Amino acid sequence: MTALPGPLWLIGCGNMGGAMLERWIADGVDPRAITVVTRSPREVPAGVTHGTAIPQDGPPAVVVLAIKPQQLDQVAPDLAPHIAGVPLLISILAGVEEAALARRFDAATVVRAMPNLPVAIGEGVVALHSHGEDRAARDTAAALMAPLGLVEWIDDAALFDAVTALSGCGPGFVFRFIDALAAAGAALGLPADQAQRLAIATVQGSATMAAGSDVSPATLADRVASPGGSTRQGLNVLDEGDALKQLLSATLAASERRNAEIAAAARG
Ligand SMILES: NC(=O)C1=CN([C@@H]2O[C@H](COP(=O)(O)OP(=O)(O)OC[C@H]3O[C@@H](n4cnc5c(N)ncnc54)[C@H](O)[C@@H]3O)[C@@H](O)[C@H]2O)C=CC1
Ligand SMILES: O=C(O)[C@@H]1CCC=N1
Repeated sequence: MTALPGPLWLIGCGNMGGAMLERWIADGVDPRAITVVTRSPREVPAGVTHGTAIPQDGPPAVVVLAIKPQQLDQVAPDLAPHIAGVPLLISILAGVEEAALARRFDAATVVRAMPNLPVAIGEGVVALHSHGEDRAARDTAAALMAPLGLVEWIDDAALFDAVTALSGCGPGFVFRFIDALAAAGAALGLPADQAQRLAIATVQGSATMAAGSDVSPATLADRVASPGGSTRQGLNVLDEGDALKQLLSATLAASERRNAEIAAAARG
């Protein structure tokens, strides 16, 4: 169970902020320590304080910024005076750099965090980056993220947009893949709902197996494909001209580029 170092304000609680909050509460974080601020009212777990105005009793011990990058300059002028001196500011905003945050907020330590949607069930990924050298603040950030899934520090800030593309955006690509796998099964004549169940279970089982295996996913793929069998025929389609690798390289590159554009906009 995660123990908070004091009050935590969650600024923005949509798809991602809501997923993190859901998991924290499930993990036993004291809901009375959390205050959620959103643009319009929304339901929050029992015991969590919620409002649409910035609380007047700041600064809290931790602020988690979970608005969209495009909303930063609407929120910052109102929020900044109320959190001046906050020990730890964690931002999950894609693209927005630590320096851009430090320019808008007076926080002792700024940590960038890049979660992904499966954090809601404790099976997400959270990448962390900070130039801050306060060990206690860094440990607090990591401890707060621990119940959400795999937590990894990224030392090189220049790689944060790439991480965002891979694991932050990644669930979107995987969900799309599952949908396409199901649609392809349905196109072969399977009932659509059954094809979807089979596709989800296939991806779930394969991911669990890959996670527990001592060989690489590439080797596992070869173990499914017996020589002259039907998997090999299918893999030949994915492998022709590195079709799947090329497609995913282009996919991640497009996301990384967009993160860089968002970063440039937030630099001002
Ligand atoms: N959705 C995802 O899978 C991921 C999102 N992120 C990051 O999380 C952040 C939020 O994304 P989503 O949750 O998808 O967006 P969302 O649109 O679902 O949520 C945005 C939240 O910000 C609140 N908000 C907007 N203006 C506000 C204001 N003036 N004052 C207070 N609250 C305000 C909204 O009420 C809402 O609760 C983004 O910066 C995104 O880059 C990061 C990783 C994954
Ligand atoms: O696409 C977005 O805006 C966010 C950033 C990472 C995943 N979703």
